[in-house]
Amino acid sequence: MTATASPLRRSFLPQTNGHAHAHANGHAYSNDDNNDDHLDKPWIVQKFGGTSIGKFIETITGTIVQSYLPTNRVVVVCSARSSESKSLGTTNRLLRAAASALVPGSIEYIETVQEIRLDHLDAAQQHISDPDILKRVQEEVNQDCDRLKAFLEAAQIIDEISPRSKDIIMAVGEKLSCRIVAGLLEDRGVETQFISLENVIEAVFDINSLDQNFYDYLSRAFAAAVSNCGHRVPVVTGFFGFVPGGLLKSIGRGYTDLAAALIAVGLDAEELQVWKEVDGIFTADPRKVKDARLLNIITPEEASELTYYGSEVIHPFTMEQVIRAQIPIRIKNVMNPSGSGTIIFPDQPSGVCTPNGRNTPPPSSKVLLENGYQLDLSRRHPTAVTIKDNVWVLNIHSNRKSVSHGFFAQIFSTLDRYGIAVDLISTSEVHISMALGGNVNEAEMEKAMESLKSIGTVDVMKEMAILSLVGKQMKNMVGISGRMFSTLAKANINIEMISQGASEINISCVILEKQAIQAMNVIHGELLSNVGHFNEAY
Ligand SMILES: Nc1ncnc2c1ncn2[C@@H]1O[C@H](COP(=O)(O)OP(=O)(O)O)[C@@H](O)[C@H]1O
Ligand SMILES: N[C@@H](CC(=O)OP(=O)(O)O)C(=O)O
Repeated sequence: MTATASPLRRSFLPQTNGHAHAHANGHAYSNDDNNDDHLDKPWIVQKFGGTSIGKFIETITGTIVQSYLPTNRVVVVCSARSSESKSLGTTNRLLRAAASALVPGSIEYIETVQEIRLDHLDAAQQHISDPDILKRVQEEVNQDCDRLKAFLEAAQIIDEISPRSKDIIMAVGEKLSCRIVAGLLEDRGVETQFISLENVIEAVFDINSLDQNFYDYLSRAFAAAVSNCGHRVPVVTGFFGFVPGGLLKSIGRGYTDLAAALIAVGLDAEELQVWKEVDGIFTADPRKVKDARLLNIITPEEASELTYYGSEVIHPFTMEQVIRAQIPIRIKNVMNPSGSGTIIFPDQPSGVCTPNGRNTPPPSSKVLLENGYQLDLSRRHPTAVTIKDNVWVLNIHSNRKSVSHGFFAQIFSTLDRYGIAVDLISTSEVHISMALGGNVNEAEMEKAMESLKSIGTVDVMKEMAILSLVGKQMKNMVGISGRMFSTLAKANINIEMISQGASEINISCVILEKQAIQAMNVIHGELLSNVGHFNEAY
């Protein structure tokens, strides 16, 4: 790509309102063959989630993608379409269809495929006006759905769906979504190229070695698939495969963020944009704290902690990949394209080169400030507060028949055997409390508890939440935990467990889930709503 002379990549500069409305007059930008300069422009990778594609496809194809074409080569990465919510979206429907195909005699999956087909045909009909483009998209949708139906019928006959087969089924969601998005862009005068990453992984990897080499291989393979599009805008499936063990098991839902990140790394893009239905990352979940403020810049470490502890704005594996390559991630809102969003940018060099060998130093805080991004490193304050619901606390008290090191070893090997992940931990020599986050598998948990009873007394508390205060500037900040816990005490919020120290930028505690929103609000009110006032006290 063309390197920029300035310490800031170009699109890192705040965008003006005019940017997103550059084509508000309805004239599409033409990326035609004569426009050779287009190939020298830096890449921007834009990822669109399923609900954004379901609800805001007009804005995405009519405004957002086109507004960047005068200055950038754009890659569009799509998740499967969700016309209402993710739970009712195409990926969930596909997973239901796969399950129903395994029920002997069931025809539910045939109805599900038909629903998916009609949903996409309706979207095409509604938004594409050119009859030839519409016809082509309709044919593509019908073909993909016919193949899916035949595949599920075959699976029902052989009564088996392997991880590989599940991937083939799930991949249809992203393919259909890309067909529609590419069709709409073509309809608006933008030439596109549909790219499926479904079969892009040719090398053989072992499920136990999905390490950085694997990700580096993926970013090279994705970039190779994308970079041959010439002047056309690649519209790429967020689904990629074949990942050993299956994408769902190895990466999990929300995999499109990671696909987009790896494409950005492979292309050495100027920026990765993750388009959502929220303005960016806030000081707290804006649906739960009305005074939450939009953060215009945040470090990757903070973004990772927030993502892991409940504010799942992007897939957890995404950050590490782009940050290693020093590529900024910008979170932007499809409902407010001219907003500047939140930029996730490292405040110190990673020391790691990109697969292409570059290691651009990040901008200094002075340069950031000059460009309107207030990552003021001289002030000490927390950055955001987050809650993770649906947490269980597991307490084990040793029966003293084993010494301490054996006690811990047995506990962790048991949890590992049943695939139970631990979020927070607090220990003494004979007692251990663990917060188990997210979606605890009850059946596996029962088995693990049975097994743990041989080493001590075990009890479990459900309906708990982890409350975390996150901030890079909190490091060595005397009194901050005291202030956090006294604020909770004043609000009569009982603290079940405390954890500080594992990560210097996160202080977490476990509280009752029913008090979580109240707790987040009091902490926000006291420690985050007025940062200036807070700093005076320190
Ligand atoms: N600190 C935070 N900043 C922004 N959003 C947050 C935060 N914590 C939780 N959220 C929630 O994360 C969601 C992410 O945006 P959205 O695009 O709506 O989600 P999804 O990707 O699940 O469709 C928002 O609905 C928002 O309420
Ligand atoms: N469609 C996939 C992949 C994805 O990334 O979705 P989204 O970007 O809409 O969260 C899923 O539902 O998990």
